[in-house]
Amino acid sequence: MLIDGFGRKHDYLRVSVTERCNFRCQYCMPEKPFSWVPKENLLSYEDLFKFIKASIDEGIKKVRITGGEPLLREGLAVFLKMIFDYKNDIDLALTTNGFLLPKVAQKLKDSGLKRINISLDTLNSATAAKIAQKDVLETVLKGIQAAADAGLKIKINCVPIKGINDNDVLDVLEFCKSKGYVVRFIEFMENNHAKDGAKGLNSGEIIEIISKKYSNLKIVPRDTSSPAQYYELEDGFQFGIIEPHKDDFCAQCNRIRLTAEGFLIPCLYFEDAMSIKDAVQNNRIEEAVEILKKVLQNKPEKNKWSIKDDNKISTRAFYQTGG
Ligand SMILES: Nc1nc2c(ncn2[C@@H]2O[C@H](COP(=O)(O)OP(=O)(O)OP(=O)(O)O)[C@@H](O)[C@H]2O)c(=O)[nH]1
Ligand SMILES: C[S@@+](CC[C@H](N)C(=O)[O-])C[C@H]1O[C@@H](n2cnc3c(N)ncnc32)[C@H](O)[C@@H]1O
Ligand code: SF4
Ligand code: SF4
Repeated sequence: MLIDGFGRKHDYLRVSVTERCNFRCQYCMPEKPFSWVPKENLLSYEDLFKFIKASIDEGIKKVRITGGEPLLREGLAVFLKMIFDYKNDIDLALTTNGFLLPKVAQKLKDSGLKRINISLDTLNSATAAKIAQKDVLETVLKGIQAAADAGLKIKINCVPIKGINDNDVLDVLEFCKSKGYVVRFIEFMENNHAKDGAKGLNSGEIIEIISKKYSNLKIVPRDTSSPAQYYELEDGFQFGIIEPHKDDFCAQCNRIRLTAEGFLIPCLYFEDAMSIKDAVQNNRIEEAVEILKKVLQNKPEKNKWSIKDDNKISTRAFYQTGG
């Protein structure tokens, strides 16, 4: 079993397979890069798989593939199949912007993918184009439908940003309600890669918007394995809010992150990281597991998003860490 220095059990591994992306979301990577990590510096699927296997043996029960945009990396379906074939009862999930899903949703499902979380910040094309800096909405909606048609369990992620898509919260909720998708609104997590001056709605503001139409929201008892607090409408539909600015948000953290370059990252807020690249590339898997345990031993207790100090902003990039 994987336990960190604060006694938190870790059974959830998030693997970023690429930092590259076909969107430039304002809250994530608004500026055109600069330069990508050269492909030859990335861990191969075979090397990522060696580590995933070892971490499953150590107690990981859920593996989520993310990025950047994970569907940009060739051969992803084969990689998923490798994981599925190793342990078919693993909770195998993917987080994507949905743009490439129309062509590959069925193939992903056939490869063992069980669940898919798709980002959808608005149902207005112009707003979507403003956020992603590309005309994306129509294709993303087709992608969501393709995932549903393939029989994947769908969750929608929406990051409401003030002055951009704060008026879209209800639309996104209604869309998900009509389709039967789970939806979570995520508080924008300030970091110095996001657009200067971007401000997210906090959970109170999100609830205020939803309450204008749906009163008597019921708080659903917290599932400690999920980062979201769920609320229930009178008709039974539930939506979640991920509120990392709350002081106790990290108390149940169960996740560890692996980047495409082979860095293990204990927390989404901090720069701390240790590389397993050399160990896995040279088949020293026990050493990679030792590194994993060391990273967990030194994992911080909580993030600093709850501390309101604009001078102290996280430097960790979501697109590299995988969110
Ligand atoms: N601060 C923080 N944010 C998180 C954490 N886990 C998820 N989030 C936020 O929620 C976003 C969406 O997460 P997903 O990739 O959909 O994964 P998930 O929330 O674990 O999904 P489920 O397995 O369906 O519960 C992430 O990109 C982050 O913005 C976490 O451990 N810490
Ligand atoms: C980094 S993306 C990677 C996967 C995929 N490209 C996508 O957008 O779903 C994972 C999640 O992080 C969220 N995200 C990115 N930057 C964020 C930020 N600054 N604050 C909160 N959530 C953020 C996105 O909305 C997305 O749901
Ligand atoms: S949130 Fe996802 S889709 Fe948007 S820029 Fe970041 S990695 Fe790309
Ligand atoms: S902010 Fe860090 S410690 Fe808190 S839940 Fe997220 S990854 Fe875990």
